Amino acid sequence: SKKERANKKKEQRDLQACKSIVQELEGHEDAWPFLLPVNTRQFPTYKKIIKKPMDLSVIKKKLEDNLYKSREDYCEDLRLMFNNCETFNEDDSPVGKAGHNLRSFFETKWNEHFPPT
Ligand SMILES: Cn1cc(C(=O)NCCN)ccc1=O
Repeated sequence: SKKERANKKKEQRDLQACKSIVQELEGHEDAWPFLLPVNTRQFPTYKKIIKKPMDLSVIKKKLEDNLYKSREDYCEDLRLMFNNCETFNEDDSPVGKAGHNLRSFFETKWNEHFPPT
């Protein structure tokens, strides 16, 4: 139907916006702690403390494999990644500071692409 075609277009626009946001995050100077999964041999307690690890490479792969049902589903994974960072790192540590900075950058981009009504 016309409504179904319109909705499919919206989904395509949303997916494209989510892909470009991830690209912008990856290029940010404070993205270095989030580009790949946390190394659990370097940080042996990580697996016990963080029940659901998440990073930009996983988010990018899920986008490419069409595993997000909606933009909200995608946003949830980004917020999980930043919340994991706050759980495991002191605010004034290098990783903790990078997490706060990148979260702020993400939320700004999110609102640019999807202005709250
Ligand atoms: C997200 N996160 C990243 C690191 C890290 O050191 N990543 C840099 C790899 N070169 C440590 C703890 C943590 O929560």
